Amino acid sequence: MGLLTKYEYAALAASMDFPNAAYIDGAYRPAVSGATFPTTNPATGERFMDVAACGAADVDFAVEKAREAFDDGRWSRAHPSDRKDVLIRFAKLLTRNARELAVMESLDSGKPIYDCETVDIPETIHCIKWHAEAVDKIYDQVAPSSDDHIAMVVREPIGVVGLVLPWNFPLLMLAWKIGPALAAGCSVVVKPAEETSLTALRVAELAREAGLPRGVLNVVPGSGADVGEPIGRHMDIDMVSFTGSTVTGKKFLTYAAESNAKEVVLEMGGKNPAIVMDDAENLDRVAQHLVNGAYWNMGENCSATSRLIVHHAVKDELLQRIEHHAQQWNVGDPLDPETRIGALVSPAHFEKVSGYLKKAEKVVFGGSAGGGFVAPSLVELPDNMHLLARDEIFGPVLGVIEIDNFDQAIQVANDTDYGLCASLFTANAKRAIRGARMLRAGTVTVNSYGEGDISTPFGGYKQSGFGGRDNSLHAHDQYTQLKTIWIDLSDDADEAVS
Ligand SMILES: NC(=O)C1=CN([C@@H]2O[C@H](COP(=O)(O)OP(=O)(O)OC[C@H]3O[C@@H](n4cnc5c(N)ncnc54)[C@H](O)[C@@H]3O)[C@@H](O)[C@H]2O)C=CC1
Ligand code: BAL
Repeated sequence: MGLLTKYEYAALAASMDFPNAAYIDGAYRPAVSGATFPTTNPATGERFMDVAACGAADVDFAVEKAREAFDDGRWSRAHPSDRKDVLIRFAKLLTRNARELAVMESLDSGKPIYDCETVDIPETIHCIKWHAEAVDKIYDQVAPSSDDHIAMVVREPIGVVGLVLPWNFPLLMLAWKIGPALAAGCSVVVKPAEETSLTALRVAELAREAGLPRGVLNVVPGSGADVGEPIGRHMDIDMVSFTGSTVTGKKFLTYAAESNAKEVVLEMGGKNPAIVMDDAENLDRVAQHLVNGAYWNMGENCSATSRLIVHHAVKDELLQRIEHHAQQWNVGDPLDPETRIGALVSPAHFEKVSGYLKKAEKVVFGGSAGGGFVAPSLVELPDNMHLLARDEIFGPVLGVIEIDNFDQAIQVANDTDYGLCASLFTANAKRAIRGARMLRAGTVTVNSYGEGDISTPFGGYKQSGFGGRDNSLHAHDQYTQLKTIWIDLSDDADEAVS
């Protein structure tokens, strides 16, 4: 499907209906309190929708319905092939509605329509399909035992799951979580970020249309305090999977400890290094990887490259090439398909990112472009202790730290509270392999930037992650639990039975 012109996208946006209520037990419903909150287009500041501001009573209702669905087995005990069929139909409906979802996502989040059309929505669909296709090919195990026993190790869906989502990839993060959770047979209560509720609400309706039984996928919009915390503290939620900041993620450990010791999986922040050694080949290609790593999705990406750790011998040439490529990334109207850098998600986030840029001593290029937009920016840092080398900025800001040798590069790269992703550019195979082993990060890329794909686990070391991984079959571990079943097969047992 080709892209439209910016005028066609604008016309489509103007003609669209947006969901504005919670989706619980197969129907849209206003908040129990009747309250709403405004949702605005971050590129224009225009308020285009008021969405249900849910609270603890709505969470209770959603959990009650999710529990009912889980316990009566309408989904949790459906044959895996039947779950697969429904989820494949769901993926087809997402495909049929891809353009509408792309426009909604772009309007709500400030993301470039180009990214929504070519990455966010296609990857969302692929993710749902991948987990659907996997689920009827996963076998349980029989443990080694004597002839007198059989010991089976079986996977069961964990139960009612709370999914608390960020605003940077509203639909894709939803898919990363509901893909494996629904495939496994769980019932879910989703809390989208308050900045970006729309696509999750629409997708819940599409899942129902695909045949997902009511009560299995519920979406409860609202604030972190009013909806996120009640999910974290709910006594009848078995597990929470969260993506967002490290500060908020840690709160879910407290909530779990102070409620029902629910399982908690956290995918949190990053301060991801890219090391470029003096033997790196093709600096122009390296620069393109770095531009992509640092500036894609406006740097609003937990896996964004935010620290460039570069050998002094190649620094000047590399920075020139980065600037050249960064200049190709147009900043502007997210609905213009030529745009590569849209608006930051909210005025508050724009202020945060601009505030960091003001604290940089040497801005090589870029800076705030005003009106919620920040241009691709590169700042030179005196060392790795500088505030801009420590904090997750979550904007299009790449900090540069110069180093003199490989051991120093690895030491600086690992000197962070985070451990999500890291990249290493070198032509020396020994260095590449040693470096990949020494870097303390969940995903390491060599001579490239990326976070892998649906087939590889994604998650962090240290304060970037806790409790499990998204993506790949390992994601199913989050949403299932193991049961051991021992059966006595001995003659004595036969006699006892007969
Ligand atoms: N790892 C990642 O992918 C993300 C990281 N961030 C980082 O976090 C910073 C702040 O962004 P926020 O949107 O405020 O992130 P956040 O971590 O506070 O929000 C993520 C989700 O948690 C919910 N939440 C917030 N406070 C909560 C609470 N007390 N209890 C339960 N749920 C709560 C939010 O409503 C949202 O759905 C960003 O500047 C960025 O550095 C933000 C979004 C995604
Ligand atoms: N990069 C996908 C995960 C995240 O940013 O939260």
